[in-house]
Amino acid sequence: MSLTLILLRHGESEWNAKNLFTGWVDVDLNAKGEAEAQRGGELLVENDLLPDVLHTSLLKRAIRTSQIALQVADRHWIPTKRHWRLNERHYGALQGKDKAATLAEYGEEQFMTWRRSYDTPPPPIDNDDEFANFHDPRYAALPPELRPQTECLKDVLNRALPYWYDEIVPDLGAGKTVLVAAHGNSLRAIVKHLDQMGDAEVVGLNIPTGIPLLYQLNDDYTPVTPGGRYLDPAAAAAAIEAVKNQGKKK
Ligand SMILES: O=C(O)[C@@H](CO)OP(=O)(O)O
Repeated sequence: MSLTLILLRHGESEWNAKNLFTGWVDVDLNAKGEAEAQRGGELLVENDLLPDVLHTSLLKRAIRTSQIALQVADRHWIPTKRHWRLNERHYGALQGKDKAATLAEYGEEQFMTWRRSYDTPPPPIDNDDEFANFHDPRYAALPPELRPQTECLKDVLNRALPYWYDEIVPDLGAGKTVLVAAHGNSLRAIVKHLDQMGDAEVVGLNIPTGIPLLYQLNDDYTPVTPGGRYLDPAAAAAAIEAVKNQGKKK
């Protein structure tokens, strides 16, 4: 019998719509994002996928997306664990910056290196910057050296993996249907791990907002079907293109 994992990127946020680098900035969903979360919940119901346990980041766009989707599925009551290790990749000094303006200022190569390279982080953010997170009370219990000032995808994978093994794998192993509501880049890290993608291959991986991605896993936690399956493949394909081209729109 296979194990069931559902990955859900939050619906569109106010800053996704404005084309701003977001990272750890706690931006809310916009109306479109709420509708995407609603549709995500409907897709769960249509596919008879009723989560038994929820794991989310500490950011409200993921938390609210999961709440809306689970409400639709009448599973708002399931046990929930939240952790900073599922947060979006910290975007360093790019947080709050316009993607199109950044592309114009630094050029395509640098822009894409910062957005998608596996191991090159953006410049670090100053801890007193208006978009820094160092003094945020939700991270107060974290040792200062664990509070990032920037992260590349490799950093995200390294901080997400302990959570994957310590918290998510035991729930999967217990036969629970597990919903992970998180972010474009923290989910890219988890998918890279699941599908054993190479460092160069993951550069081309984009995750759309609000469309559940289903992985059936073998007993050894490898995917039955590499890449999993989006519950709305046509919408996912279109949305993946849109994510890829962010920055190019004016
Ligand atoms: O701004 C961000 O935090 C992320 C996700 O929205 O953007 P990108 O897709 O450019 O990595």
